[in-house]
Amino acid sequence: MAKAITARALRKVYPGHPPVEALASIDLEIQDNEFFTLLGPSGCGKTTLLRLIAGFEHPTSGSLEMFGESLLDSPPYKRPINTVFQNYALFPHMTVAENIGFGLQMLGTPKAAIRSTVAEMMELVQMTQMADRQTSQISGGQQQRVALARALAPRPKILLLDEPLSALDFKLRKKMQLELKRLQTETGITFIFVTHDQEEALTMSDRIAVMSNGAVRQVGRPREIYDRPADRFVADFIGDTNFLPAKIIGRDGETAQLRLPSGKMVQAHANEASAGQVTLALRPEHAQLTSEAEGLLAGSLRDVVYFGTDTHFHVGLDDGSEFVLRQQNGPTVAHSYVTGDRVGVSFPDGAAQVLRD
Ligand SMILES: Nc1ncnc2c1ncn2[C@@H]1O[C@H](COP(=O)(O)OP(=O)(O)OP(=O)(O)O)[C@@H](O)[C@H]1O
Repeated sequence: MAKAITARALRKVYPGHPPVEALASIDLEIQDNEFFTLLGPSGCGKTTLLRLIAGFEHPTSGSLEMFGESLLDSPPYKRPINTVFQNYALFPHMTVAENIGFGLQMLGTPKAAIRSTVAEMMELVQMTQMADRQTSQISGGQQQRVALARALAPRPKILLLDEPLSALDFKLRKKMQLELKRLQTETGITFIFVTHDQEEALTMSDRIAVMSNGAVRQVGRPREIYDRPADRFVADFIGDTNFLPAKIIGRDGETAQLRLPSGKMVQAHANEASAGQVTLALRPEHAQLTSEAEGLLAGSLRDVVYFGTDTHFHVGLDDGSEFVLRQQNGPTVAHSYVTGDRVGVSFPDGAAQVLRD
């Protein structure tokens, strides 16, 4: 089965003094019917990649295929691809229904077909009640839904979404995240979604490509990206991470035996043939606070910070570094350590990940 999108050695340099290499050399495959997210900090090349797929920009070199056929000679309007922009770009003096039908009208679709598709799309985004309202008279979340319906109406094979939720407030954003995922599942259209918000990426995506400096650092399912970050950049960019020095002294497939600076031994996941001195990544919620004697690491408790849903413990390890643990709060959860206590930090075999660099 051909992939929805296949990019090989895709490179984009914007001319100028000096020129900007926005995409270094990207290899990427996006499956049909996938909710695929491009995640990375500002300026890493996410929008550039979307613009190449949409056809608004031409690559400097490399290949770009959709369902096994090159996209490079096809102008944007001939690609069965639609884009939802951050600012929605709705026509304020047109009604909800007119906005949704606009693309179809431009394509010369017969009136009856437009009417039935518009009705179907309004149903899909739950805007049927507001069909005759002007889009200048509806809320931000409703505008977002209309923009989505308008982009979905011509039934593109791929929908590109460039930070479509960033103008919405926190609550509405959460709601729209779920709605977008539902829309993708219901329509079966491949969604390529751009965001710099890691939580948004983790909650909605089938797979995520983490980008930095024009390169793809890791592609994987949200859980893989979170639990098994490939390198320090990914571990640092997504969630909070503790980094620990360790030495690999044995290996059984993807499981490495490591010695910690304390002399204690632990097993961790290692993707590649890393050897010798390495860095381990460990999530704060994957570690437990213990007595000094029971811990794999030892130190003093520096801070206890209450966050409502959980409590963060900052431990000053004996090697001078800081380790953060996170423990979920509950009506029966209590801890007996106070700032200044000697404590241990422990974590189960398999909880930590050996990083690539
Ligand atoms: N038209 C252009 N001309 C020159 N440089 C550009 C142009 N568009 C983007 N760039 C540069 O290319 C790099 C990648 O930009 P891009 O917009 O793809 O990043 P992004 O990850 O989408 O960032 P953001 O999250 O801020 O939108 C940046 O360094 C940017 O300044």
